[in-house]
Amino acid sequence: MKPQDIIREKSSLWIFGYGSLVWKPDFAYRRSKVGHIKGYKRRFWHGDDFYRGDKEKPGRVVTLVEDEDACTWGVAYEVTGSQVEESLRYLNVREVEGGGYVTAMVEFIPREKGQGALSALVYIAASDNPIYLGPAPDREIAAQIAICRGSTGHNAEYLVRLADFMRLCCPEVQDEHLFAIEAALPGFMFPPHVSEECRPRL
Ligand SMILES: N[C@@H](CCC(=O)N[C@@H](CS)C(=O)NCC(=O)O)C(=O)O
Repeated sequence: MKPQDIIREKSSLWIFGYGSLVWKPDFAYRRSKVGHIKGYKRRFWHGDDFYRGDKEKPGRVVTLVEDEDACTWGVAYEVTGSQVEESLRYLNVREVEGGGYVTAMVEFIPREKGQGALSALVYIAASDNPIYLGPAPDREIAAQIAICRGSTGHNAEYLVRLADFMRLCCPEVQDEHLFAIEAALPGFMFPPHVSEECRPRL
């Protein structure tokens, strides 16, 4: 049975977001907590030929890759009552049908002291996914993001909003992969003669 089948009848569910879900959940929830999950690293290794790219130029979005020494920070959202069914229905369209992600259950550790671990549903794009792109040098990933746009906007916005979330909500966390790609982005988006202050805020 898939996790969402097991949990449909639950009155309360936690959903962990680590990509666009941290800044654009777009479903109703009761409360949210910043925290992390262990055993996974976040990587821009998944393709996106709809939201942040197209069939000719697929964008790059994040997924989780198993790594026992790693952890990934994000936001867990608690949905209760009718929100459970509504959020699962919405995320099934956005994440599974639209994005090629599949569901799994993980242990979420809230940052607040004294808060116990919580079981949470997460959406992960596995390497056998048809639009999985896999590893690439940070500069190559930045170059690809710089030229991609899809139905919900530029791929660069997806990257910068995730980096902004980490700076604002997890300032103590050093996500080298994320910040290295963000640092390389301007070199591919703005010609050298475009001064810093003239560059649009995505
Ligand atoms: N499952 C991850 C990634 C979610 C994600 O970025 N999904 C894409 C679908 S490929 C999305 O919803 N994009 C909407 C957008 O970029 O505006 C999360 O928990 O945040």
